[in-house]
Amino acid sequence: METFIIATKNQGKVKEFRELFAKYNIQTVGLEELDKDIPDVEETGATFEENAALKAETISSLLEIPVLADDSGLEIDALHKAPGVYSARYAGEDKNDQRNLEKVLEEMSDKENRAARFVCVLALAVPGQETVLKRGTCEGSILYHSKGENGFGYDPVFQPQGYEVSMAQLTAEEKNAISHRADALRQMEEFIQSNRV
Ligand SMILES: O=c1[nH]c(=O)c2ncn([C@@H]3O[C@H](COP(=O)(O)OP(=O)(O)OP(=O)(O)O)[C@@H](O)[C@H]3O)c2[nH]1
Ligand SMILES: [Mg+2]
Repeated sequence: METFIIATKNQGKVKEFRELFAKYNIQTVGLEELDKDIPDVEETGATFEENAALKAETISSLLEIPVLADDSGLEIDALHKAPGVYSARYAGEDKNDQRNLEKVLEEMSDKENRAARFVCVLALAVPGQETVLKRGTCEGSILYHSKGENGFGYDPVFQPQGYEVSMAQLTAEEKNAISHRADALRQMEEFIQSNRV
């Protein structure tokens, strides 16, 4: 089976990419599964696009092969699109999903407008070629309490539009049918197919 490198150290993303790529018969490997010591890429960009490109291009140059990266996060309208690109570090540099989600619940406790969306920008960096960027979204709203155990990150406090349950109460299959990550990957499909390694 062919293998694609995903420039991520987030095990929640690694699991979802493994599931999403199965239908292409492509195996995906995250950075922590490689037999090499890969340094952390500093996410200094102001946009998802900049950070996704930074991660994909840095790791692609290092390994000299095509690499896909994902920069994603939660945009909440009542918080002027926060936490946005800071989603992983919202409650501090230690990247704690539980504390991040508690901070969102606290900031949102007095807000009437609950509208929010997950955003995922995928960057495909291929040596010698221009990086391809695709943005996927999943619209929804912020709950008042966490619900559910599946998924990762903010899934327990996010209710996708048209559902009465949180993203963390969906099965992996159900999340993968509607997620921001799946949306971005669908748009990236032709570029993935033409760079099979
Ligand atoms: O509930 C969620 N369901 C999702 O489907 C999802 N996708 C992203 N996120 C949040 O946004 C941050 C991304 O930050 P991010 O793109 O910098 O990733 P990261 O730092 O975790 O790993 P890496 O890929 O950079 O190595 C993550 O940590 C999560 O908090 C999600 N939350
Ligand atoms: Mg990150």
